[in-house]
Amino acid sequence: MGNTTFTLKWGILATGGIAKTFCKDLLIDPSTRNASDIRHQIVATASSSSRSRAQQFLSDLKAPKSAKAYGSYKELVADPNVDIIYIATPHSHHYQNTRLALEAGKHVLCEKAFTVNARQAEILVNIAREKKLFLMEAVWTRFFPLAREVREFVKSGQLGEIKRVWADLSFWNDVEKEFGREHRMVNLELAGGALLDLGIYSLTWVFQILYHVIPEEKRGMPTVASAITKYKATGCDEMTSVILSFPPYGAHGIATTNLRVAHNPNASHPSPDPIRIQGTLGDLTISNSPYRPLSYTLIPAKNEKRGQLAKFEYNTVTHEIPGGGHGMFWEADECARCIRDGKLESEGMGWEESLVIMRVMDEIRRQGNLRYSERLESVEYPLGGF
Ligand SMILES: NC(=O)C1=CN([C@@H]2O[C@H](COP(=O)(O)OP(=O)(O)OC[C@H]3O[C@@H](n4cnc5c(N)ncnc54)[C@H](OP(=O)(O)O)[C@@H]3O)[C@@H](O)[C@H]2O)C=CC1
Ligand SMILES: O=C1OC[C@@H](O)[C@H](O)[C@H]1O
Repeated sequence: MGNTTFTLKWGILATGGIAKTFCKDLLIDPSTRNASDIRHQIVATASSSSRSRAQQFLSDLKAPKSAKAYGSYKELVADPNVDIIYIATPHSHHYQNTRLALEAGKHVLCEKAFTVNARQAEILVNIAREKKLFLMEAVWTRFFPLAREVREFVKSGQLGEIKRVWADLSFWNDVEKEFGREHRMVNLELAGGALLDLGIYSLTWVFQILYHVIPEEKRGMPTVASAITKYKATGCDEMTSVILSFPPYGAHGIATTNLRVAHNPNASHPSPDPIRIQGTLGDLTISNSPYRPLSYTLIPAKNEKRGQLAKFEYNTVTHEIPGGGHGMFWEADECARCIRDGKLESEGMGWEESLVIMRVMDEIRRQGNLRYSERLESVEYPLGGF
């Protein structure tokens, strides 16, 4: 490989809020985060609304003039200059849109939640495997240096045996006023609801600690006990709470999400850290926010009778996000390195783990009697209207 820089050429599928944030990060010079081995280029964007919307999106971003604008997703995935497609549509569309891109021979980074249900995710993974294409669920938080550091600390055993992980991602919303019935956060036809949109982050923290760092031969699907409260106007979940019990030691993960109360209700006053990892030798807590974590605190266990239990000091570690970015470039860098190295999946967010999390979400929805329409739950492809 030598000193060459690998350039990954991106096609952006959809022009909404997160597509814009992600593209801004793609345009930040990787040297600001000490990365010289990879580069990103936005070579095309598509909007299902119109070509002019895609063109406006590129102009607003000050993307290179050479970037193409398309008025349909089909045209985008057919562009031979595109290496990887970033899927930035609502959850309802992920299966159809990702499949469209894979069938066209493109690598894919698909926004969370991966799909509506596990069956859809399994099919996408099988296609990627057969066609030898890279595919990843865009759980960007996992690629923060802070998240890697936390996983390493847990793996080192310094917290002892992890017994429990608490993780909350909840926002105070005036749900009726802000979201009504149509907003993607609550719209059942867009597979809206707290679980798929926010709860995935709570599950991400629980899984990173109680699944990801456990040796493969010892880890497995947790048992699931959960409760869902629905939003009356649409029937989506507005409050979901889950207790998971993980093999091999029965550690508990408590994952919660809510659209009406917040993990930090008042930004001017401190709230308890929303992520708490509890080991037999101490705790590691992660401060706001659960999806864009900037600092963590180590709390060594101490007991009057038994003295200091841990070998580490009380300490708060803070990480800045370099280059004025949002922090989404780290997952993009991961895609570039995997594709450069011929990997079909990332170690940080592998297929099997995405599938287990989707199965857990299926079970939570089953227990809470939350089903999307047959059309959204379907694995039929292609379906019109996507
Ligand atoms: N990683 C993160 O931090 C975040 C991730 N997300 C995830 O990103 C995805 C998109 O969220 P977000 O960008 O906030 O959503 P937006 O509503 O802002 O954008 C979604 C885009 O999808 C396209 N689209 C295609 N069909 C439809 C349809 N029927 N209804 C609505 N939009 C449609 C539209 O683009 P066009 O007209 O150009 O085709 C639209 O602009 C979700 O999966 C969400 O969970 C969201 C926020 C933060
Ligand atoms: O992924 C996300 O993270 C930030 C939230 O505000 C947003 O609703 C969600 O989609």
